[in-house]
Amino acid sequence: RSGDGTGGGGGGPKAPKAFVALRDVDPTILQEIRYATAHNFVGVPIDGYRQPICLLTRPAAEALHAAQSKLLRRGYSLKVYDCYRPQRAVDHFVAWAKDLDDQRMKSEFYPNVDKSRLFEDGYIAAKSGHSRGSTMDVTIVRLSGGSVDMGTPFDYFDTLSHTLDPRIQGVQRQNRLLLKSTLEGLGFVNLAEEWWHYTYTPERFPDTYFDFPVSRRSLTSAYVGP
Ligand SMILES: C[C@@H](N)C(=O)N[C@H](C)C(=O)O
Ligand SMILES: [Zn+2]
Repeated sequence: RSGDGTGGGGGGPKAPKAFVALRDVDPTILQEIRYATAHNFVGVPIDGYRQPICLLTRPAAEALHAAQSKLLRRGYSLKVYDCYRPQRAVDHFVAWAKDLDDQRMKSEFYPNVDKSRLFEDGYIAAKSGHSRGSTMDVTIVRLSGGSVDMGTPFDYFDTLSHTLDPRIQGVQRQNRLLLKSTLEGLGFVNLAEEWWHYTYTPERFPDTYFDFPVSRRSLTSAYVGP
Protein backbone atom coordinates (compact mmCIF):
# COMPACT_ATOMS: atom_id res chain seq x y z
CA ARG A 1 0.00 0.00 0.00
CA SER A 2 1.23 3.47 -0.81
CA GLY A 3 0.33 5.11 2.53
CA ASP A 4 -0.26 8.40 0.75
CA GLY A 5 -4.00 8.45 1.42
CA THR A 6 -4.91 7.81 -2.19
CA GLY A 7 -6.08 4.26 -1.62
CA GLY A 8 -3.24 2.14 -2.98
CA GLY A 9 -3.74 -1.38 -1.64
CA GLY A 10 -6.99 -2.93 -0.44
CA GLY A 11 -9.52 -1.92 2.20
CA GLY A 12 -10.25 1.66 1.16
CA PRO A 13 -8.26 4.84 1.63
CA LYS A 14 -5.82 5.07 4.55
CA ALA A 15 -4.21 8.00 6.30
CA PRO A 16 -0.62 8.94 5.54
CA LYS A 17 1.89 8.21 8.32
CA ALA A 18 1.77 11.85 9.41
CA PHE A 19 -1.74 11.40 10.88
CA VAL A 20 -2.18 10.54 14.58
CA ALA A 21 -5.02 10.07 17.05
CA LEU A 22 -5.14 13.17 19.29
CA ARG A 23 -5.83 10.92 22.28
CA ASP A 24 -2.39 9.30 21.85
CA VAL A 25 -0.69 12.70 21.88
CA ASP A 26 -2.76 14.23 24.68
CA PRO A 27 -5.33 12.09 26.53
CA THR A 28 -6.39 15.08 28.67
CA ILE A 29 -7.98 17.03 25.78
CA LEU A 30 -11.73 16.41 25.87
CA GLN A 31 -13.45 15.13 22.72
CA GLU A 32 -17.11 15.47 21.75
CA ILE A 33 -17.08 14.57 18.06
CA ARG A 34 -20.50 15.85 17.04
CA TYR A 35 -20.53 14.65 13.43
CA ALA A 36 -20.27 11.04 14.64
CA THR A 37 -23.62 11.65 16.39
CA ALA A 38 -27.03 13.04 15.39
CA HIS A 39 -26.45 16.19 17.49
CA ASN A 40 -25.31 18.42 14.65
CA PHE A 41 -26.83 20.79 12.10
CA VAL A 42 -27.78 17.93 9.72
CA GLY A 43 -29.47 15.90 12.48
CA VAL A 44 -27.97 12.50 11.61
CA PRO A 45 -24.46 10.98 11.95
CA ILE A 46 -22.33 12.22 9.05
CA ASP A 47 -20.82 9.96 6.37
CA GLY A 48 -17.26 8.85 7.10
CA TYR A 49 -17.34 9.20 10.91
CA ARG A 50 -16.97 5.54 11.91
CA GLN A 51 -15.68 6.33 15.42
CA PRO A 52 -16.07 9.45 17.60
CA ILE A 53 -12.34 10.25 17.62
CA CYS A 54 -10.08 13.16 16.69
CA LEU A 55 -7.49 12.45 13.97
CA LEU A 56 -5.01 15.19 13.03
CA THR A 57 -1.64 15.65 11.43
CA ARG A 58 1.07 15.12 14.01
CA PRO A 59 2.32 18.76 14.09
CA ALA A 60 -1.24 20.02 14.65
CA ALA A 61 -1.85 17.49 17.45
CA GLU A 62 1.43 18.36 19.16
CA ALA A 63 0.66 22.07 18.95
CA LEU A 64 -2.78 21.42 20.53
CA HIS A 65 -0.97 19.54 23.31
CA ALA A 66 1.21 22.62 23.90
CA ALA A 67 -1.93 24.78 24.07
CA GLN A 68 -3.50 22.34 26.51
CA SER A 69 -0.44 22.55 28.81
CA LYS A 70 -0.81 26.33 28.96
CA LEU A 71 -4.56 26.18 29.59
CA LEU A 72 -4.35 23.48 32.28
CA ARG A 73 -2.11 25.82 34.29
CA ARG A 74 -4.92 28.40 34.18
CA GLY A 75 -7.67 25.99 35.19
CA TYR A 76 -9.06 25.26 31.71
CA SER A 77 -9.07 22.34 29.27
CA LEU A 78 -9.52 22.24 25.52
CA LYS A 79 -12.47 20.33 24.08
CA VAL A 80 -12.57 19.39 20.38
CA TYR A 81 -15.82 19.04 18.43
CA ASP A 82 -14.29 18.11 15.06
CA CYS A 83 -10.82 17.48 13.66
CA TYR A 84 -9.89 15.75 10.37
CA ARG A 85 -13.09 15.58 8.25
CA PRO A 86 -13.19 13.23 5.23
CA GLN A 87 -14.29 14.66 1.88
CA ARG A 88 -17.27 12.27 1.89
CA ALA A 89 -18.51 14.04 5.06
CA VAL A 90 -18.20 17.40 3.34
CA ASP A 91 -20.12 15.92 0.38
CA HIS A 92 -22.85 14.86 2.85
CA PHE A 93 -23.10 18.50 4.02
CA VAL A 94 -23.35 19.67 0.39
CA ALA A 95 -26.13 17.15 -0.43
CA TRP A 96 -28.01 18.15 2.75
CA ALA A 97 -27.76 21.83 1.85
CA LYS A 98 -29.45 21.21 -1.52
CA ASP A 99 -32.54 19.80 0.22
CA LEU A 100 -34.14 23.07 1.27
CA ASP A 101 -37.22 21.26 2.63
CA ASP A 102 -35.15 19.65 5.42
CA GLN A 103 -35.11 22.34 8.13
CA ARG A 104 -35.24 19.98 11.15
CA MET A 105 -32.21 21.43 12.91
CA LYS A 106 -32.80 25.08 11.98
CA SER A 107 -34.01 26.31 15.37
CA GLU A 108 -30.87 25.07 17.14
CA PHE A 109 -28.15 25.74 14.57
CA TYR A 110 -29.17 28.47 12.06
CA PRO A 111 -32.37 30.20 13.26
CA ASN A 112 -31.50 33.55 11.61
CA VAL A 113 -29.75 32.43 8.41
CA ASP A 114 -31.51 31.04 5.35
CA LYS A 115 -30.35 27.47 4.73
CA SER A 116 -29.54 28.41 1.12
CA ARG A 117 -26.88 30.87 2.36
CA LEU A 118 -24.86 28.66 4.75
CA PHE A 119 -22.07 28.00 2.23
CA GLU A 120 -22.11 31.52 0.70
CA ASP A 121 -21.88 33.13 4.14
CA GLY A 122 -18.79 31.11 5.05
CA TYR A 123 -20.22 28.83 7.75
CA ILE A 124 -19.67 25.55 5.82
CA ALA A 125 -17.10 24.89 3.07
CA ALA A 126 -17.48 22.58 0.05
CA LYS A 127 -13.70 22.07 0.15
CA SER A 128 -12.86 22.26 3.84
CA GLY A 129 -9.55 22.80 5.57
CA HIS A 130 -10.65 20.04 7.94
CA SER A 131 -10.08 17.51 5.11
CA ARG A 132 -6.41 18.57 4.97
CA GLY A 133 -5.93 17.34 8.54
CA SER A 134 -4.58 20.40 10.37
CA THR A 135 -7.90 22.10 11.19
CA MET A 136 -10.11 21.59 14.22
CA ASP A 137 -13.24 22.99 15.89
CA VAL A 138 -12.39 23.61 19.53
CA THR A 139 -13.53 25.35 22.70
CA ILE A 140 -12.41 25.60 26.32
CA VAL A 141 -14.09 24.27 29.45
CA ARG A 142 -13.30 24.82 33.13
CA LEU A 143 -11.44 22.06 34.95
CA SER A 144 -13.78 22.69 37.87
CA GLY A 145 -16.66 21.63 35.63
CA GLY A 146 -18.13 25.11 35.18
CA SER A 147 -19.17 26.06 31.66
CA VAL A 148 -17.33 28.67 29.61
CA ASP A 149 -19.68 31.11 27.86
CA MET A 150 -18.50 31.84 24.31
CA GLY A 151 -21.57 33.90 23.43
CA THR A 152 -22.96 31.22 21.10
CA PRO A 153 -22.84 27.41 21.04
CA PHE A 154 -20.58 25.47 18.63
CA ASP A 155 -21.85 25.47 15.01
CA TYR A 156 -24.35 28.27 15.67
CA PHE A 157 -24.38 29.72 12.15
CA ASP A 158 -25.00 33.42 12.75
CA THR A 159 -23.01 36.65 12.65
CA LEU A 160 -22.95 36.45 16.47
CA SER A 161 -20.46 33.59 16.05
CA HIS A 162 -18.02 35.82 14.16
CA THR A 163 -15.08 35.77 16.55
CA LEU A 164 -14.86 39.55 16.97
CA ASP A 165 -18.53 40.45 16.54
CA PRO A 166 -18.90 43.76 18.42
CA ARG A 167 -22.06 42.57 20.21
CA ILE A 168 -19.97 39.98 22.05
CA GLN A 169 -18.51 41.80 25.06
CA GLY A 170 -17.43 41.18 28.67
CA VAL A 171 -16.77 37.63 29.80
CA GLN A 172 -17.89 36.11 26.49
CA ARG A 173 -15.34 38.20 24.58
CA GLN A 174 -12.63 37.44 27.16
CA ASN A 175 -13.30 33.73 26.74
CA ARG A 176 -13.07 33.89 22.94
CA LEU A 177 -9.87 35.92 23.25
CA LEU A 178 -8.33 33.46 25.74
CA LEU A 179 -8.84 30.66 23.20
CA LYS A 180 -7.64 32.85 20.32
CA SER A 181 -4.52 34.23 21.99
CA THR A 182 -3.50 30.82 23.34
CA LEU A 183 -3.84 29.13 19.95
CA GLU A 184 -2.47 31.99 17.84
CA GLY A 185 0.61 32.09 20.05
CA LEU A 186 1.34 28.53 18.93
CA GLY A 187 0.80 28.97 15.19
CA PHE A 188 -2.95 28.47 14.77
CA VAL A 189 -5.06 30.75 12.57
CA ASN A 190 -8.74 31.42 13.32
CA LEU A 191 -11.58 31.61 10.79
CA ALA A 192 -13.17 35.05 11.33
CA GLU A 193 -16.72 33.67 10.84
CA GLU A 194 -16.45 31.01 13.57
CA TRP A 195 -14.89 31.49 17.02
CA TRP A 196 -14.30 27.70 17.27
CA HIS A 197 -12.49 27.00 13.95
CA TYR A 198 -8.66 26.96 13.89
CA THR A 199 -5.98 25.75 11.46
CA TYR A 200 -2.44 24.94 12.55
CA THR A 201 0.15 26.49 10.24
CA PRO A 202 2.26 25.69 8.34
CA GLU A 203 -0.06 22.92 7.19
CA ARG A 204 1.55 19.52 6.62
CA PHE A 205 -0.75 18.90 3.59
CA PRO A 206 -1.79 22.35 2.31
CA ASP A 207 -3.22 21.08 -1.00
CA THR A 208 -4.61 17.59 -0.27
CA TYR A 209 -8.24 16.83 0.61
CA PHE A 210 -8.25 13.35 2.17
CA ASP A 211 -11.14 10.90 2.20
CA PHE A 212 -10.14 8.08 4.56
CA PRO A 213 -12.78 7.40 7.27
CA VAL A 214 -12.51 8.76 10.81
CA SER A 215 -11.43 5.52 12.47
CA ARG A 216 -8.37 4.14 14.22
CA ARG A 217 -8.20 1.59 11.43
CA SER A 218 -7.38 4.39 8.98
CA LEU A 219 -4.08 5.13 10.75
CA THR A 220 -0.93 3.59 9.32
CA SER A 221 1.55 4.18 12.15
CA ALA A 222 1.58 4.30 15.95
CA TYR A 223 2.39 7.55 17.80
CA VAL A 224 5.68 7.12 19.62
CA GLY A 225 6.11 10.53 21.22
CA PRO A 226 7.71 13.84 20.27
C1 LIG B 1 -19.22 23.38 9.69
C2 LIG B 1 -18.25 24.11 10.60
N1 LIG B 1 -18.00 23.36 11.77
C3 LIG B 1 -16.95 24.38 9.84
O1 LIG B 1 -15.97 23.71 10.08
N2 LIG B 1 -17.01 25.34 8.91
C4 LIG B 1 -15.89 25.62 8.05
C5 LIG B 1 -16.15 26.82 7.18
C6 LIG B 1 -15.59 24.41 7.17
O2 LIG B 1 -16.53 23.73 6.77
O3 LIG B 1 -14.40 24.22 6.84
ZN1 LIG C 1 -14.33 23.98 11.50
